[in-house]
Amino acid sequence: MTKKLPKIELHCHLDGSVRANTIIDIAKNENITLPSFDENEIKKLVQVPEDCTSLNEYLKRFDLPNMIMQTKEGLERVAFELLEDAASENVKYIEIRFAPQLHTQGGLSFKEIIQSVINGINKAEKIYDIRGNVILSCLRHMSVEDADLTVESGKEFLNKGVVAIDLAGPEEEGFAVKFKSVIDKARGYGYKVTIHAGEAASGQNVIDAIKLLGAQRIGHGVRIKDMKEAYDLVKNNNVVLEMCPTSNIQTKAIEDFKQYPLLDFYKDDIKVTLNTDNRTVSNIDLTDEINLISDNFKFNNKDYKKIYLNSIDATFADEETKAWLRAFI
Ligand SMILES: O=c1[nH]cnc2c1ncn2[C@@H]1O[C@H](CO)[C@@H](O)[C@H]1O
Ligand SMILES: [Zn+2]
Repeated sequence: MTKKLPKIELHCHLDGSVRANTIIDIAKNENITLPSFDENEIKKLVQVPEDCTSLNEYLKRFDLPNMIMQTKEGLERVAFELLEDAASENVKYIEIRFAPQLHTQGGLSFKEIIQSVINGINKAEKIYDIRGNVILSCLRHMSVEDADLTVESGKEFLNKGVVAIDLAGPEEEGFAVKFKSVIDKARGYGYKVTIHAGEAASGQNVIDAIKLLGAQRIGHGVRIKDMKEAYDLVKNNNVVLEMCPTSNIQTKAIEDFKQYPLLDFYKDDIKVTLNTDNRTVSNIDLTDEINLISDNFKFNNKDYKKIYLNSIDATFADEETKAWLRAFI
């Protein structure tokens, strides 16, 4: 049932959503040495363990997929396959995010990296009934210069595949100020802004992401439940939350799933959306996430429809695509 529902995904990392057998296949083609060439072993290495205690531990799972995302062919293939996987569960629109700076080991430029991912998306759009766009992630634990190069390199692709800028990686308290000038510049160029915040650190980071960086959407944001000022700012400014339940359980952003605040936020008219974060690392798809919420909370078809409509309004897509998405529900 759930699999057939039309879906929208606004928060999905490309490097966290690579098929295990594709990691093996590309490694074989490109003579890359892996710790194992057995699919189950690779899955164990890429998927987060059940006893994961933090976001930082979760983030260690990305090294392996990134080893095979260093050529044009590899990048195009993983982007194509992500749309193929999403289309198979009736995702109609997906915003894919990745950090270009993680893909330069084979000598590719940031522009070549971005173009390759867009090529993969375009190829899938021709075959499947799905559309996609790219969000460029800058890494918070790396330099401002890297972030600047990401913004500058993506500029020529704006509204031709690239729609927004993001900050991802480990979350320190007060990270926003370091990136203010580069995100301001990106906004000036026409990038939309979504920022990971309030996941492994406090609601103050959500306030900073909105006030200092101009974020229209927040990745996760669950910690606003513990900080009234952050909560009110999100609510009163219609800032969209890209919520990712399984990922939040795994990284311990939330201690007890019974307390997962998605439904509370939703009932209080906060603009929530439902996403996977990382399909392979978290070992889930969007169907699983919808089931997780509807199995554990009072959440019916009408609520799902509302979230789908929230997601349309929150996409960084053009008006024509938004109208196309409205016809599915
Ligand atoms: O939930 C998350 N919070 C913060 N950073 C993340 C999360 N998931 C993935 N990444 C980081 O984003 C990079 C680019 O896709 C990944 O390599 C990972 O380091
Ligand atoms: Zn994320």
